[in-house]
Amino acid sequence: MFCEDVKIEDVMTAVEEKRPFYLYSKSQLTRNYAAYARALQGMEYMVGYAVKANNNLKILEHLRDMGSSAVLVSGNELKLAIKAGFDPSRCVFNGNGKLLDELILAAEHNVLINVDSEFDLEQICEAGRIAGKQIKVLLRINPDVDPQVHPYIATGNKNSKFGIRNERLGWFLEQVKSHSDEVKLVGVHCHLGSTISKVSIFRDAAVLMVGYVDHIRSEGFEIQYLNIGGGLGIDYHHEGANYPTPTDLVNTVHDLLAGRDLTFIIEPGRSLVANAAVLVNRVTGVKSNGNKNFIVIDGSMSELIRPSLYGAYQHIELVSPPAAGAKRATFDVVGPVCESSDFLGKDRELPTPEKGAGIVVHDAGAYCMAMASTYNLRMRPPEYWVEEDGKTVTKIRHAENLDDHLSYFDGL
Ligand SMILES: Cc1ncc(COP(=O)(O)O)c(C=O)c1O
Ligand SMILES: N[C@@H](CCCC[NH3+])C(=O)O
Repeated sequence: MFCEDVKIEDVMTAVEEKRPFYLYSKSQLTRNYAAYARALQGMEYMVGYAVKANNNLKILEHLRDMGSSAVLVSGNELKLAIKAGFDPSRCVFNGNGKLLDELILAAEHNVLINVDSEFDLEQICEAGRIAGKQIKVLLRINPDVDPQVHPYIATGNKNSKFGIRNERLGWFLEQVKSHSDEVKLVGVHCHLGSTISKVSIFRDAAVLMVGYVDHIRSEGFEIQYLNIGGGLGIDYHHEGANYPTPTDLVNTVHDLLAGRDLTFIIEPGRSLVANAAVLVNRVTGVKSNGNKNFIVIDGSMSELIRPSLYGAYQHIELVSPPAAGAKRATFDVVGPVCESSDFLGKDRELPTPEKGAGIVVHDAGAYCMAMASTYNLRMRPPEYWVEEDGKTVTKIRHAENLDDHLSYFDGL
């Protein structure tokens, strides 16, 4: 198995840490961003990369170099985006529980802020007063569209904690009008959920959202932005053809934007970074409990929690061809963590690997390292990428180690 022109087995031999690591293709990140830029060509647009998907500083800098802006959900993400060189006035701050100090920081940097609730608007006004700024805000509307995804990652239907309800819109418009020193309404936003595999779902939402734009404009507001959120899924099952692309997404809403003089904001996370990485692990051993077969690897739910958390499928493969005569069997691929939920894959048909064999979890660029923990004192893994020459492997994040943990107790 190769990452660009580099044999993954060779990277395993070369890296200093003999433990799981993430390996990215920088070229794949470039291709993913270019797919959005191509799809949006000719339109007024902003691609706001959702930093929560992967907050590696080198990846952020690369996306910024390609023209991306950033979508943020915490004060620390904003600080990191500034460090990575993003223009904060082209960034968007989202969230249902933003804190006053985070809002003041965002106001000071002229970040666009999405209003999520009544109390959120009150606090945004307070931040505007304290910072002495008129904050540009978008209303995050809950359009109640079913994204047809795992309930834990659906965000735009009626059971969701995010966004404002249609019935309250009038109240928000009045409040914005009467607080014009602190806030200026410049747009509307929605985000339906993540791993969406049908672009018709985005169209359903966009139809509602342009309706809101028209209505709010008729109330005398100058609306500049329509922000449709993120959420486009990727082909985790490696089924090939027909998985929707950024072009399919943009094409399905294009006619709704035509003639409306709007800047279109899209907030992709997963579809920019997920397929640009693998988690590389080693086989510790193979066992059977009589009922089930297990491949025990050195990676775990600490490095990659999506299968444990959502029952998510990520494709698993051996890095090198198996030894001659290796029997194929059905395995659960599990880690060493003391939890029965510690699995990377269930019921996978694989050749029986040898101890020490490399085994990768695919599509590990989004919500994998970003959600890694130090549970069982498994310190977070290092990250590498293959440069755009296709050959050079560069470390892009150091491994954590026990000293990092011990440093939290220094001087106590
Ligand atoms: C408001 C908002 N925007 C963008 C994203 C990015 O979503 P995705 O990674 O599915 O593209 C998320 C995460 O779901 C989100 O909550
Ligand atoms: N963490 C989720 C996605 C959540 C998106 C954030 N709103 C995942 O791994 O699929």
